[in-house]
Amino acid sequence: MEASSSSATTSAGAAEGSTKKKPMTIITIGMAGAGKSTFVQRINSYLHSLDPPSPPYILNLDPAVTHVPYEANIDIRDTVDYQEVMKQYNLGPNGGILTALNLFTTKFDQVLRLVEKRAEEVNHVILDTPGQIEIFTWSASGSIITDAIASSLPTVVAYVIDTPRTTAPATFMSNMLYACSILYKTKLPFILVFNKTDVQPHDFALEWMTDFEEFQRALATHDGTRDAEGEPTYMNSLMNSMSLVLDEFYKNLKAVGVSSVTGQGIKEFFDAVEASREEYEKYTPLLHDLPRFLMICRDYLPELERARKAKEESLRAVKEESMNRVMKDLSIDRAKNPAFAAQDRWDPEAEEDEDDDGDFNIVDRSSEPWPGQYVDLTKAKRHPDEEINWPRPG
Ligand SMILES: Nc1nc2c(ncn2[C@@H]2O[C@H](COP(=O)(O)OP(=O)(O)OP(=O)(O)O)[C@@H](O)[C@H]2O)c(=O)[nH]1
Repeated sequence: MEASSSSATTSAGAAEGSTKKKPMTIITIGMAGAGKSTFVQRINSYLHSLDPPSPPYILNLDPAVTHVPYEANIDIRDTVDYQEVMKQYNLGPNGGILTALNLFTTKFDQVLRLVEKRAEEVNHVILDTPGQIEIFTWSASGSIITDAIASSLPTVVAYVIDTPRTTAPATFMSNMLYACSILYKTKLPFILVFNKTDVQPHDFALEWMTDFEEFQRALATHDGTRDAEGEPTYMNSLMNSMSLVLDEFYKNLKAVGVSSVTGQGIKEFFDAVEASREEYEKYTPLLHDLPRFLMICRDYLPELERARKAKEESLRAVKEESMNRVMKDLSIDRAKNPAFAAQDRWDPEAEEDEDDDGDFNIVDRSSEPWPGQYVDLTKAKRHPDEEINWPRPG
């Protein structure tokens, strides 16, 4: 495991010299209630507080959230009404969120264009993902969004963990296995963000990640890990073996402890983000720094060109496959509700006209006076027409 070090690049991504770095994209993922939205707001306010301020470009991808404590530049709720999707497709809440995300993803090329247009002005692009983690991590839409953004900009996954709820060895292990599966699925630089350290410091987690025997000791002394005869239970043995496997995984990770409420550890988080940029650039020079690379190695031009084409081709194939899965999901939803599907037909001519007019369905709120503005959490109010208290129950 790489502990986040303060010796890492301290800049939060400000432009250096005349050539501006590409903005770093931070995809925040985490279990419901881990504190993703609060964390996004905290890093937003940190970036605003820099001298000079460096406001990020924020995308909210949670269609079901009632209030977010920041002003998103692009908000999925401006494009898709998830409650209407539930009604029209006769779906439950999770199906509604997934279908809303699928619909939004069919327009993600527009989102990407808007993000790329702003790449010269911003140093960070931040994605806040749906509360139900699997809707993003295991859906075709989540893969399309992640692959599309990561093939355009340097990207890091910030996996937000509810530290006070992770102190039991079995819960800790489950959380790490989940993080591990996301790391291997996305293949992107990855930061474990132990959140809520104002309530529970994360030292125990760092200790368990660096000292395998310490984790085994905690496991042995925890309730429920011995049977009536005092022998280790099956679960205990399984977790012992798993922790050996995870040891390798920890070596590829950066871990930081933060409090999204007090702001503690946020600077260390951005140090880890900058280190992730280096990691990303090191592993993807062909795709992301092709012109410079070509100047250095002109002799290898045909070979590099072939590699670039192969990379583009494999990316295109992945996107196509993912898009087919999205369309399949949508056609199942339509089959469930033929009456609505009959009204909801694609009109190629209308689509062409739309493109000709450059009439985007995705709304960029940046034309509004204070995009990405800092909203003081303590002032977050209940919306007048809302029946749920903010923040909504996890
Ligand atoms: N004490 C403390 N509470 C926190 C911290 N971060 C978030 N919370 C609280 O944790 C709860 C959940 O936070 P959210 O930001 O809504 O979490 P989320 O992961 O976006 O939730 P979903 O949208 O349901 O997935 C809220 O009550 C927050 O105030 C923190 O660092 N410290």
